[in-house]
Amino acid sequence: MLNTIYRLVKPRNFEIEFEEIDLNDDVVIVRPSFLSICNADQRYYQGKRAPEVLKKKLPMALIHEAVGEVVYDSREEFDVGQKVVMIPNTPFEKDSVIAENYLRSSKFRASGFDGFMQDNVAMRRDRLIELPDNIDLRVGAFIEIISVSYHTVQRFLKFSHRRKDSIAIWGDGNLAFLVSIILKHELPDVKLYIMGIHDDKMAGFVFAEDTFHVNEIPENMTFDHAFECVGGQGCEMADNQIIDYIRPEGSIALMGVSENRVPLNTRMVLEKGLKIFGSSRSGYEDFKNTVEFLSQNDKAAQLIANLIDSVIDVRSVEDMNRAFESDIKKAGGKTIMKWNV
Ligand SMILES: NC(=O)C1=CN([C@@H]2O[C@H](COP(=O)(O)OP(=O)(O)OC[C@H]3O[C@@H](n4cnc5c(N)ncnc54)[C@H](OP(=O)(O)O)[C@@H]3O)[C@@H](O)[C@H]2O)C=CC1
Ligand SMILES: O=C(CO)[C@H](O)[C@H](O)COP(=O)(O)O
Ligand SMILES: [Zn+2]
Repeated sequence: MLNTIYRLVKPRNFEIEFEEIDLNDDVVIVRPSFLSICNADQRYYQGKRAPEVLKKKLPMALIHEAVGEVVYDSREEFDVGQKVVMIPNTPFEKDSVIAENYLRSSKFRASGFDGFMQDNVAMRRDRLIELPDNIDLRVGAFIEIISVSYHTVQRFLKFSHRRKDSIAIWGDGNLAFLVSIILKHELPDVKLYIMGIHDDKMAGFVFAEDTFHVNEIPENMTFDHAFECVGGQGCEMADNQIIDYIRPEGSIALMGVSENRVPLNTRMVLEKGLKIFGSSRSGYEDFKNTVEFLSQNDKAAQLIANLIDSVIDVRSVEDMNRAFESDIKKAGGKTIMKWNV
């Protein structure tokens, strides 16, 4: 079967390429329906990664957040027409201790190999999860970032000490919002404090105890644990503010991606006995639990749907560029591509 792939060949330039899919392989073919743009895609699209990284990774199809419909299964285990979410992390070994998304041998779509900007995607059957009918496919499109938030909260629950009266979240964007919703679900009595820079975005965190502009955090502010959901240039300020304000022995989840090394006040990390842990991507179990969470928690799913900024009809390469350019200009939220190519 001849497949069409839309690869980024250089910043802001997609090119159409054709590749054969062997239908005799053990493969499930999925036709993407809704795709969602992540900041990681934008770093490739805008050429914000280091030149040597771009040279190594491009040409590559972008997008690691997507849902679709099964069009063919060599073993006929999935029904044709079945709606599925596609898992971008692809492990090649099992480890009884290390999660699949941290194994150095795993590959990740739209980072290590082609992402979902294709007419059809040849998927390994263990990288698909069936979607119940009650999940809005526009929200389904960004299950990946929800599952990353879910994964981090589970790691936090495992690593952190038992006093969890208050948690601060740095960042007022998509990731911060999703982490907050899952934290509130897991710890209904927790007081959540949002530390951001956009008042209009922070107003959307209706379940938070309070929100603060990062330049106006009260001196006596303190909390048990914290999550950093900022990334980029803001990381340094955010991480060091967290270290300043957090109570001793608290846990800090680092989630934002920075292109540069971030200098940290390690003296205070030592003095306070802090536990800093990184969290990146997610695996099969996180996706499965996230699908169940969305399907069983209507209110949370509705709040999450508020993150949808726009749904752009994509029928051509020009539309793909239009979607990425519109995503750059958005005030906040997620840009979804309705895949009609
Ligand atoms: N660990 C993982 O697996 C994942 C990591 N990420 C990463 O997480 C980061 C956040 O992603 P996402 O939420 O989608 O991005 P957003 O752009 O939606 O959110 C980040 C928000 O933080 C604001 N901000 C900037 N500086 C600060 C600061 N010093 N303190 C508090 N808030 C600040 C930004 O404002 P402004 O836009 O004005 O700068 C923006 O509103 C990115 O680096 C992304 O790549 C995303 C998905 C998964
Ligand atoms: O978005 C993400 C996961 O959802 C991560 O930011 C992404 O995996 C980082 O990948 P890369 O190294 O290619 O920037
Ligand atoms: Zn992502």
